[in-house]
Amino acid sequence: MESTLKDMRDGATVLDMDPKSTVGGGVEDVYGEDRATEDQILTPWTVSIASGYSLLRNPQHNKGLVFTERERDAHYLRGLLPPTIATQELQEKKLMNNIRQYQLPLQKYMAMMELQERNERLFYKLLVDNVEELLPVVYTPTVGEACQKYGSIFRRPQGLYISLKEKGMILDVLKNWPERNIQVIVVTDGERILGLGDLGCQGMGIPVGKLSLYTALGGVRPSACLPITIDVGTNNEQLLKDEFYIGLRQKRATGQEYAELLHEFMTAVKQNYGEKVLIQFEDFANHNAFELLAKYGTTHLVFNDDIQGTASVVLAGVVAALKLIGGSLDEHKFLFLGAGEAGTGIAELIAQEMSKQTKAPLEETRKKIWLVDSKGLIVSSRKDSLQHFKKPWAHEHEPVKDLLSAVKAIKPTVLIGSSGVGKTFTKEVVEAVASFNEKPLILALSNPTSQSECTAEEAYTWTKGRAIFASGSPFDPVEYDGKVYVPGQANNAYIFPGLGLGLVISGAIRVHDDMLLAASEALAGQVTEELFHKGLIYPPFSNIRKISAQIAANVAAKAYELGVATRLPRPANLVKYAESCMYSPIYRQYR
Ligand SMILES: NC(=O)C1=CN([C@@H]2O[C@H](COP(=O)(O)OP(=O)(O)OC[C@H]3O[C@@H](n4cnc5c(N)ncnc54)[C@H](OP(=O)(O)O)[C@@H]3O)[C@@H](O)[C@H]2O)C=CC1
Ligand SMILES: CC(=O)C(=O)O
Ligand SMILES: [Mg+2]
Repeated sequence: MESTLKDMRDGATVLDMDPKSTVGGGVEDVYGEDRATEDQILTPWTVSIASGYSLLRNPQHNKGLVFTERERDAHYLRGLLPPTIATQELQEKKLMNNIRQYQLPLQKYMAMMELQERNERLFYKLLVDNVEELLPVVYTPTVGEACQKYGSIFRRPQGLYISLKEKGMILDVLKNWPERNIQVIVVTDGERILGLGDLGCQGMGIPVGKLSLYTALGGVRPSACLPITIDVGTNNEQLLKDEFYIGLRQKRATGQEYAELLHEFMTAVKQNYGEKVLIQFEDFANHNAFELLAKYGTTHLVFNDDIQGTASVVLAGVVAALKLIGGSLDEHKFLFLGAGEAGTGIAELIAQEMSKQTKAPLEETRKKIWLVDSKGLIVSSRKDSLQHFKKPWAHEHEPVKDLLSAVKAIKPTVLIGSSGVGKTFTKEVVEAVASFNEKPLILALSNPTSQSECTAEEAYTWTKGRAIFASGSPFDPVEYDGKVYVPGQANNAYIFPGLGLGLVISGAIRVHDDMLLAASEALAGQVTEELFHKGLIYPPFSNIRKISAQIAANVAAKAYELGVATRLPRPANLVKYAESCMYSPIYRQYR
């Protein structure tokens, strides 16, 4: 009895009772309610079967007009619904018709969020069946605009908000979340939301969006997903002045105050959900991101999507592209614009893969990769003043101030944009790359679309149709000189849902770089001859659940190989097992 009480949600108000006492009211007074005297405070905790009106208002169980006659009788729904009985397919058709009528992407986003809050399975059915059409709505680019305007469009809260006000009680805050069996947390502190900068508390749109992809693309149950925003303030003056801003109105906490809050959070998560809960760090600024990953990588199941997921997806694209541009990985020369989380994360994984393939030391393979930051090319003379994550890339070279000069000096075969600054791949830059490559590989990774280093049309036009191009946010196919070019989408959304699924199904307790390579290899392996023929280096998102199962299987296999998997015995066929674990949005029958 005592231990049950100690486990209760409201630990501070638990009544201290003699465990052997038989006195007390109720059949099993686990919550101590019947023993409480009037001055004792307790949690009004109820567990009930949803029926009638509350069933219709419960997004997890609501089926709207699809409730059958029998279900309407059994669950007190008679009269609460009009007489017709619909199918989920008809509901889907109606909603897609409605969504397509909205002119503005933000209206579509709001319609999707409203659906998620009203009928969760229908939301996921739409997303799974129409992934290519709806990905840009619930994810980049529209989610970026949604975060910028989050305060104005805010209706119902989604996810969990942990601010400096909750310091000292984060464990209690986690217990306020209605679900107990959490498998994946995506957490942001809102400081680097896509390429849009510090959006403070309004960054919540990102964990919410990423986790809806965990379910739709990776098949992790929605109830096992928990979006979290940590609000330590914002340095965004515009938001601080915005009357509709939803976060703390103060400058960002830094240093010890920041570290303590994060540490309390990380400890509380492990205490509450155990060590097999995956914590995905998302859109933190790089001055915290690398440190958090290093600090918690050895004690928690953590993964930084911007550093590691992006690296895995770009490596897959590059490896696949070799079929089109020729040569082996180590025969190429890479130049990045942007040497932050994405840039250095990708660079490191490419160097690791090169080293693996050629047996050359990592220090050697890194020399094939060059990065430009806001101060110019990263070279050895700058080493002392560089942030630690840039130091491995400070090669011997004279200083070079700008990208165009760096392109001319380095002569890269692959140009990668990870700067968060739009329009930086100018005509001169792209033409210069095209002047010494028959088929230049150009990846403009920055999100959302407004921050893309160049557009698909620019890439194809300026290279006279020779570029192999992919971007972080989607672009429509481009017609150039009578031919249609289909750009790819190089986005970590290909990787994190499958990677997460693989970690969850194997019960992994740590993320290892080899798992990122395994995920990358699985993705690259999904590009068919037919796709190569169209100049594509990524498979279509319409196949993503199949792709995620392959990624999950490869990641899980690596987890078993490395001895960090706890789900034993290892399933014989990991692809089949991954598929069998995936959430389906089809309605369930009710008793
Ligand atoms: N497609 C995808 O899947 C992903 C895309 N991204 C996108 O990548 C972008 C960068 O993200 P992230 O790496 O996390 O950000 P960071 O802030 O960590 O890094 C940005 C880097 O770009 C450099 N930079 C900024 N402005 C310029 C400029 N005008 N010229 C040259 N360099 C510049 C910065 O230089 P300095 O260090 O000198 O300040 C820094 O090195 C974002 O737009 C994000 O949306 C991120 C993750 C995944
Ligand atoms: C895609 C992504 O994670 C980003 O742009 O930050
Ligand atoms: Mg991100």
